[in-house]
Amino acid sequence: MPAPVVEVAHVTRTFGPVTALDDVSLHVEAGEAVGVLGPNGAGKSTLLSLLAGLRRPDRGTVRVAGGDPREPRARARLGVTPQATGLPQTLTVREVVDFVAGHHRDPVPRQEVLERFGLTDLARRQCGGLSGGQQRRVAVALAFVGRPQVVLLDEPTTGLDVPARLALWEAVRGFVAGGGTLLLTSHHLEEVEALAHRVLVVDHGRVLVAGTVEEVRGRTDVRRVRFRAAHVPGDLLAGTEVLVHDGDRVELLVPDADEFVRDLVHRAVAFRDLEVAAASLEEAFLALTGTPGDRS
Ligand SMILES: Nc1ncnc2c1ncn2[C@@H]1O[C@H](COP(=O)(O)OP(=O)(O)OP(=O)(O)O)[C@@H](O)[C@H]1O
Repeated sequence: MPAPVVEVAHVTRTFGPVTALDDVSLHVEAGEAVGVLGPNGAGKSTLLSLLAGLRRPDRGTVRVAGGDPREPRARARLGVTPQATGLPQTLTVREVVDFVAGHHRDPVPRQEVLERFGLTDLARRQCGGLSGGQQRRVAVALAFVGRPQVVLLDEPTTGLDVPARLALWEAVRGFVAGGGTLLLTSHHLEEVEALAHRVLVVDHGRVLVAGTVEEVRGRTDVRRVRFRAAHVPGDLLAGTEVLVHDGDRVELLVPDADEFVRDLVHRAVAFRDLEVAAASLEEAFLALTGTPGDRS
């Protein structure tokens, strides 16, 4: 079996009293795309910064493309787009692409990069004059200039409109289809579904769920049920996540809304104003973790 291109083994990283990563392990093979999902502060960016060689783990080991990502040989095989990107404001898009290309032995030709990421029309514009979404597209494109073996994208499509997001997904898919290895973080399961084969759900620095996209989709497939009822038998609430139970107002996350509503009817609960809706991913995290998704 080929050696994994990304190897994270029992990694722990703390920042003072905060344990950002707690005994995390992950192997990614060539041509594989893995999405890291989790609420704010879960540890996603910390994981990517260790893989990018920007930080060192307190415990455990990190290897990328056969080496320590803090060493230049492994770093040369890496393309990275961090969450916050500061492009040189006075350089044009083509100048920035050329600047990055100048650091690599065999870069992708400028025109090809610009076309692949839909940046041809922006080539002569100064980065400082681009919209936030346009700057984001440039920043993501730069990760691919050096023909990397591994690309790390931290929330790549934050702030992009739908067409820009779809175009970027297409370009990233092309990289993976060509044998590239991708690790991306996201808050959106649909983005991970669009790009990744496997998913890691992290929270409080720990891996809660790891599996294929379908497996994780199954575990996060909860429904939000809202109704009014003067009394609900306590055992009906077991196995649900109670969001609101205030007077006659009840709001729950349930794994199977059909079954839950059938139970309400069977037990002759006098409910009214029933609403069933798909839960957001943050709510699905809540059902998985028992803690609010967004703690930022
Ligand atoms: N340089 C730092 N100094 C102190 N604490 C840090 C530092 N970097 C990260 N942390 C803390 O580590 C935890 C994990 O942060 P991290 O940025 O990895 O989360 P995240 O999952 O990427 O969140 P988000 O979705 O908001 O980007 C958080 O509690 C954060 O406050």
